Amino acid sequence: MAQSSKSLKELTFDEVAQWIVVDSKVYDVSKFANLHPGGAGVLYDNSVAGQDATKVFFGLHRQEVLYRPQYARLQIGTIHGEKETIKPLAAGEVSQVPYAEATWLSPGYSSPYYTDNHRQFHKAIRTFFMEVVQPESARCEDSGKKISQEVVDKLGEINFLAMRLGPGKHLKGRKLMNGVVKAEEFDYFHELIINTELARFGARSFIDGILNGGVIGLPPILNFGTPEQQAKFVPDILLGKKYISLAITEPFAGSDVSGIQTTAVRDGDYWIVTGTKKWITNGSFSDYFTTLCKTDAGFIVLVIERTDEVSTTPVKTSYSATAGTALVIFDKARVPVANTLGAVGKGMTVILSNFNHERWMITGQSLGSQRMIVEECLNQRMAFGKPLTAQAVIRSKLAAMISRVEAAQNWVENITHQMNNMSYAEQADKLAGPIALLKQFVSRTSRETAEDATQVFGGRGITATGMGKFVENYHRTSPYDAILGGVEDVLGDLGVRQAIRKMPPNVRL
Ligand code: HEM
Repeated sequence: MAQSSKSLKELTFDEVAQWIVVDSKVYDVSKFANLHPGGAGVLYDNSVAGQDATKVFFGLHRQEVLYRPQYARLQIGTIHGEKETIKPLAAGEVSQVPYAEATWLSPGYSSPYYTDNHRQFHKAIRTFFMEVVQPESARCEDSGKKISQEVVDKLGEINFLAMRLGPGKHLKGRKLMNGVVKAEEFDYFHELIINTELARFGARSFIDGILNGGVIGLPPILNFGTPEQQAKFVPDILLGKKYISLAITEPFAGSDVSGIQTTAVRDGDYWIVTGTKKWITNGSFSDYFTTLCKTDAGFIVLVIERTDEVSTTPVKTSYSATAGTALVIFDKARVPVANTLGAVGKGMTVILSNFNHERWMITGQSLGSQRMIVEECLNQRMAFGKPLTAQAVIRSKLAAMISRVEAAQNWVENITHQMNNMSYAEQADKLAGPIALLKQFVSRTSRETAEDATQVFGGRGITATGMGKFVENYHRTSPYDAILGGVEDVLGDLGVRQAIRKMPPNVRL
């Protein structure tokens, strides 16, 4: 029979091979192929085009790729009789990957520390973070922008910053996490949950950008401020209407706090402050600076408001500018004497009493990051035709990573339990040494795990997008945990010196 005159479309093999299947979902990649970051050719390969490409897809992409709107709309159907099997975690859900969660969150395990309320709180905060904060964290970590006021306002509604300051009077009358936990029941385990959950963003700079300045800059006002000072500064800062940071370190003095050179000279009802502070987290956008200065009569801490005599410039560090790390210059700043925290000459006490909480907070975040990285590494790609975990050398790295994170978890929880059972003064006396040693341990193991994870991920571990993006972020930024709040070696030494000081005189071998 003669062919009909109707002109038939002439197709190339490339055009025919334009559908692929990933986890039972059929995608038409014809219009996308030339835009595909991995190139068009791979999509037309015989093993991919018109085939089930699930295995190869998940070996090369994170699951989230399929949920991005621009790619989700490439889906044109599903395979008859088959169902999607690989699903992202629903908001608030816990991971089923072994060791991806602490034992207290893993089905069938128990813990002496956590109550039902901690579990409810965990679910609520994880849901809130995933729904409200996670998209912002990805945006800010890339762009270096300050976290938006819209999200900060939402954080204010759940009393995020107030909770990050730990249990205490400042929580009274506040509705915490939409009422999931009562102010008087909030304890350090609730706070630990917030800190470890923050780490799941996999965006280290954002974790500091999300009001960390307040976590370390506000306690001196809460613990040493007069009622007038508290009424003036605290409410707006807790709601995120004003920002504060802690200004101690200088180009001249880091962990050696007593070496600072910023001076405050009395002039009637004012202090005239001159000096430079460096590496001030959130400094770029802070309205207030809780600042350690030197006077003739010893150290003092002042709350310095941003005025024309106070300037900030960003410090370009190895993480993104979303943390707002700044150089802060006080050029004869006039600070009302009414802004002095505690007694003149007792500034070091104000600052030192703050360090335990800050260091403990860092251990929680560092611990959460380690765990997230263990999950990334256990859930790994194919290499040499087998899952990477078929290689003994990879399993040995995983064994080390798991042991480190579990050891860190147990030590952090033990210290948190002690904090729950000690007054602030007892914590300062009994826990300064142990917390210093804990921080040294957690940040050191963190960096060992970052190194191992980078080896497991290979080239992807040094690529800021795609499969290895969390490992890359972690490898680049885990040293922050070893530096901020006191460098690792100094803390190790502090822990041992504290132990030696407490050695009873009447014991001998
Ligand atoms: C619906 C289907 C697909 C979509 C939406 C998609 C999307 C993407 C995206 C967004 C990237 C950039 C890296 C990332 O963000 O992860 C990428 C990279 C890549 N894709 Fe695809 N892809 C698809 C299917 C495939 C398939 C079936 C293959 C099979 C070989 C493939 C091979 C690659 C390769 C080799 C890269 C580069 C990976 C790298 O740089 O490490 N893609 N793809």
